[in-house]
Amino acid sequence: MTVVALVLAGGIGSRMGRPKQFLDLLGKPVLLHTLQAFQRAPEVARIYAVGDARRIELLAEEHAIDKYVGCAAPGESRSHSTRNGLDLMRSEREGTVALIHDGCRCLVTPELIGRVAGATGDGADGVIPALPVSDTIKVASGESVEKTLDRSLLRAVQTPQAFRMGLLRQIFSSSEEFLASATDDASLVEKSGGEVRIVLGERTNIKLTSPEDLVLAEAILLARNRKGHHARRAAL
Ligand SMILES: Nc1ccn([C@@H]2O[C@H](COP(=O)(O)OP(=O)(O)OP(=O)(O)O)[C@@H](O)[C@H]2O)c(=O)n1
Ligand SMILES: C[C@](O)(CO)[C@H](O)COP(=O)(O)O
Repeated sequence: MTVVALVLAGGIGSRMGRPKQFLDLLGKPVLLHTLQAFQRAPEVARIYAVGDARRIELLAEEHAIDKYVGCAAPGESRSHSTRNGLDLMRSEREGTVALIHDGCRCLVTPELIGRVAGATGDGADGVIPALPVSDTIKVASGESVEKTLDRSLLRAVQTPQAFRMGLLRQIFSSSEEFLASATDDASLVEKSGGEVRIVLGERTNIKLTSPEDLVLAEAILLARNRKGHHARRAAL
């Protein structure tokens, strides 16, 4: 089974107050952290991206991301960017598995990428990482609470999300309106009647959305670096 990655980095970062894909995170652009995780994941054969082609190509070249193939232009919404990415991936076979990932989930690990890729052979139409939610979630109408949802049924969904190229091509040829209705790729598969399976996500696989997330991401990376440092010393 061939597995390829599609990294979406074409957003404008309105909640962050600036585009976030090239912000510095502990000395490296956010997107480089992401690309390096896919470069290190042995399951991934090729990496495609969506975003600023010139800057992403340079990043890949300067940092030996040799799985990098090319970059498509951003679309109006996340789903439109996915569609543009799929157009670029036209030489991939129908049976190839595409891992679609938010470029701004830059703390994704090769282990999580492997877990998602590894679950794709089990017969479902899609595989997504997710976590049980730890807050109580309520449905609100303005400032009034309408109801409280049963938390045991809820999952917070992450990326990468895995699907076969053939299915993605079918679904992403749907109307503009249908594409615009989704905040992730799996929901389009669900709405089309497909079965989507869940594997365990990672608490540290956060999405950089607002400025506070940068502080959290930096703390996670520092903790990882410290752990790596101790492991290297122990191995001596
Ligand atoms: N038209 C878009 C919108 C989003 N994305 C990408 O999809 C991921 C998740 O989107 P989000 O966190 O919403 O990023 P932004 O769209 O940049 O942020 P905002 O919604 O706050 O404007 C990001 O890596 C973003 O770059 C994209 O490629 N094309
Ligand atoms: C795809 C996603 O990261 C899953 O949690 C999320 O839906 C992206 O949402 P956003 O509105 O583009 O931030």
